[in-house]
Amino acid sequence: MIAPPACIRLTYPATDYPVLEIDHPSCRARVALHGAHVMEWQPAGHAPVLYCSPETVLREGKAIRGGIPICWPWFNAHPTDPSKPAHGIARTRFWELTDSQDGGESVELRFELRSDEKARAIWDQEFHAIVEIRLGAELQVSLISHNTGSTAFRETGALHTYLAVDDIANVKVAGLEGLAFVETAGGKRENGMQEGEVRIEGEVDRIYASTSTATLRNGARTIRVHKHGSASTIVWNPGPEKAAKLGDMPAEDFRRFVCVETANAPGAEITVAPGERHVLRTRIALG
Ligand SMILES: O=P(O)(O)OC[C@H]1O[C@@H](O)[C@H](O)[C@@H](O)[C@@H]1O
Repeated sequence: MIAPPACIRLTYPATDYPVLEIDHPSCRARVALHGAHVMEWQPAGHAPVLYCSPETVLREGKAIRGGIPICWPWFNAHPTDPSKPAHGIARTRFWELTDSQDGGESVELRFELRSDEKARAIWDQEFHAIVEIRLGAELQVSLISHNTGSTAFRETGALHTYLAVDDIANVKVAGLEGLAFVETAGGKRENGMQEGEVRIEGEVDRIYASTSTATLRNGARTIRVHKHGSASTIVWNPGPEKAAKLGDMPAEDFRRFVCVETANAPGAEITVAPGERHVLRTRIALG
């Protein structure tokens, strides 16, 4: 790879743990090679848009708490084997940075991960995964999963976006009205129908059947979560009790974010035939 542009600085906030710091006229951001993970993104003239826990653990194999974890090739628990890691393998591996560009209006990064012995031990499929990130006045993250094997695979997944808010009590999520959801908070499974905008009161862990944009309103701020290749939107907040048990986040910080995830949850599995690919994309925009 050619040397990164001047707006990108390679830092090591923990031993053997590289994080790109981006300082560009359009935005400031931090992106970890671990998980191809956008940790922070702050468009010029605005407060940070993503929440990232000040107590997150930066260590290979441990997912970053905040930003945009890439959950793939499965969302949440493995469909048949609960001993496998929650949310798949993508968020707990180091990815290779294969391109970085200053495109003038934005900064573009490309990361790649290919099936290897370590991945096959958990998911026995041949793949080439690419994450393309565009950071500017808007933030776009695309996960492209190629099937390089000779049999079809099935995947679920999520771009598990932690949106920063001033207080969860002041938050409404629009764009999900009239849609069916499954509430899975606390291990239950209850079907529901969304009436009006979503408000977060206690633990919320809902899978909505949705292919359209969700809009977060927080006081004067509006954040739009656009999506592509996604039939599910997850709205997650751990609430006070679960937050206190997470261990990598201050207990009170459940008030500081809501996750609005561009996803394909169980029930909306994607089949990727040999030689084919699936693109899961989110675009986060203010206003
Ligand atoms: O703690 P983790 O593994 O990052 O997962 C956080 C949450 O991620 C959400 O996407 C799930 O719907 C929740 O059930 C889960 O608790």
